[in-house]
Amino acid sequence: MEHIMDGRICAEILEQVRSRRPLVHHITNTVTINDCANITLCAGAAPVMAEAPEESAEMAAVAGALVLNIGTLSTAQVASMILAGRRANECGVPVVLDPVGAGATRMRTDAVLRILQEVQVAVLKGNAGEIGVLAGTGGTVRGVDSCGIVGDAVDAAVACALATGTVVSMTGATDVVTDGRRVLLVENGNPMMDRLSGTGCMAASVTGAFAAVEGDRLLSSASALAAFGLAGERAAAQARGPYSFRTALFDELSAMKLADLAAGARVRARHGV
Ligand SMILES: Nc1ncnc2c1ncn2[C@@H]1O[C@H](COP(=O)(O)OP(=O)(O)O)[C@@H](O)[C@H]1O
Ligand SMILES: Cc1ncsc1CCOP(=O)(O)O
Ligand SMILES: [Mg+2]
Repeated sequence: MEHIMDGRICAEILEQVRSRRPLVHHITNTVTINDCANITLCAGAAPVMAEAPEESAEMAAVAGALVLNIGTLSTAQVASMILAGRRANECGVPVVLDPVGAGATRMRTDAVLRILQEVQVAVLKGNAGEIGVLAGTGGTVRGVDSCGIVGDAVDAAVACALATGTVVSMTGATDVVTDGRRVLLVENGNPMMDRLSGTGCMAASVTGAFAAVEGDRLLSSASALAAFGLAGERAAAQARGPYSFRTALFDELSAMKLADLAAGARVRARHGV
């Protein structure tokens, strides 16, 4: 059985982000780091990028959320992520993990499994291939791109949530967000989002901003993807190509009216998992 989730929930969470302006601490990759900072600002939150092991735990302790992204990982960076993640756990700060390229190399897969073992991750946000690999149900990842999963997307996301004890936010044309029991399907977005490097990373940043202000991480994650996806839809309507799309994506999220999000969010809830 399915029903539509009221878009006003998404709008209320965005309103909270804008009024509380949470600090979103990132330890992230060097490719999209600037986009992550700016999309966090456009969502209404405050970004900080701090990965030195000498400061990462201290910064995590005062953040509203911690976003870990292994896109350009190193052994030292993963160690710093674990330091920050553990302190975040002690302080009740939600941790979002973006397992960029998990499955593409053993180092990436091992790093994600180690972080999941040492840190209580609130939201695991990955593309379909990454989540299929981490679920153990099967997925293929080439570089940082999903090449698909084995079997049903909802089944893979649910299996991953149950195996990891996280809320899984699996992106794609339809995003699947699940805590292993409840399942939300987010229909917002546009294929242009796949033509620009960094939209997955930015989705994690927005997910972090929303997790900072809403304790139900299923609702916060789906709402983040709805807002980001709606900005993508509106940006695509005015873009001439990937780079004008990029500019418009930031502008549309920044200018998004709460009433437009309430009306434009397309989130379906599935029961009976
Ligand atoms: N074909 C598509 N149609 C609509 N939205 C999409 C599409 N592909 C990706 N998106 C959106 O783009 C963002 C990044 O998703 P994705 O491309 O799966 O991540 P990644 O960059 O990590 O591979 C998400 O918000 C997702 O909803
Ligand atoms: C291209 C690339 N290589 C390492 S990280 C990165 C960015 C990936 O960004 P996204 O997964 O959000 O498209
Ligand atoms: Mg991408």
